[in-house]
Amino acid sequence: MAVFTKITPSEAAALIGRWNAGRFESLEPIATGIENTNYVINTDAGRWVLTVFEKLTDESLPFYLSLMEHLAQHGCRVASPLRTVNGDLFEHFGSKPCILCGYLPGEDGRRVSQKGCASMGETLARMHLAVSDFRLSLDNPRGLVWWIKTIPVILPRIPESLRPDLAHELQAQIALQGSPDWKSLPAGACHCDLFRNNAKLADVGTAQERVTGVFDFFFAGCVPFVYDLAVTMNDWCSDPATGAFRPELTSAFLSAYNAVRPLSGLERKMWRGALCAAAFRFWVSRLTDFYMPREAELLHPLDPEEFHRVLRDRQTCALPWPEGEGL
Ligand SMILES: Nc1ncnc2c1ncn2[C@@H]1O[C@H](COP(=O)(O)OP(=O)(O)OP(=O)(O)O)[C@@H](O)[C@H]1O
Ligand SMILES: N[C@@H](CCO)C(=O)O
Repeated sequence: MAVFTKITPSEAAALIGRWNAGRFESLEPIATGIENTNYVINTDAGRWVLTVFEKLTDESLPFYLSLMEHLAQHGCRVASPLRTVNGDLFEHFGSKPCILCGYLPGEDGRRVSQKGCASMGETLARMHLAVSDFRLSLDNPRGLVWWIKTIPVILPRIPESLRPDLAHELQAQIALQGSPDWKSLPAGACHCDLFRNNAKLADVGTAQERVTGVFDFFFAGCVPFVYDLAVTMNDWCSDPATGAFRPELTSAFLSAYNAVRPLSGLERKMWRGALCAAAFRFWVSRLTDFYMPREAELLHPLDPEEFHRVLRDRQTCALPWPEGEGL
């Protein structure tokens, strides 16, 4: 249960008046989620999601919220904050910032299929194309700089058997991400955490299965597009038991992505490095949350070993094109 901020119906009715979102009817807390408080709000104009930010501040929000709005304005299927009656991207409940987004219909993407992966691949490619004229910038909050700072802190706390793999991949990533090839990759503002539980899908299990929208942009940052693609595919297309890719899912995802935004030769050449970087990011963050938990994560520790398995697979797995092909 993750409703950190309690809002009564009369408080919600007053708050909703800050947007042109219709007359308040009811609110329902959303139990999932560990970072923020979310409520479904029903009004006579429709269904909305109110998010109250528990940690993010007024200063940090404009990048994420402007990115969501920009993507929506460019026709991407994303949750987007409704502007307030004053034209602002966010409001406050007490001292905490909050936003109101349209409610995305459908179910979360826990059940994966070729159709769902193809729809996510197409959606992601459109998002990558749409940010070519997005001007705000933010470094990846869970990238190389964060690994270099965090790994020495967690190293003494994790099982000894994991330390060599962690140290080895950190060195490999320092070399990779310092290389001219990595620095030349096409890059832009990306979601960076587009797991299945951050997307809604409609008509699941039918020929019409499709992504209705993606949300939770609060780990977004500016990264190579191929890294964001790797983050997304490592979750959507893997067998969680082994960490290996499921070939029917990867080929559906990649074909749909390539049909909208064909990967360049350099991106293909860097694909294994991007897959390892993406796996490493979640292995390190889950190790950190597991062995140095903050209060909220104590309730929902995510299994770090899942991404250790994904990383080991990606270091040697077959690629969809000859190794090193590119340029
Ligand atoms: N625009 C939306 N439309 C429909 N449902 C939404 C929307 N935004 C969020 N939700 C629902 O709220 C839940 C929690 O949202 P979200 O993942 O953003 O929370 P969070 O606290 O940031 O969680 P976490 O950090 O654990 O991913 C989602 O699982 C989803 O079911
Ligand atoms: N998607 C992340 C959690 C939220 O960033 C993970 O599965 O580790």
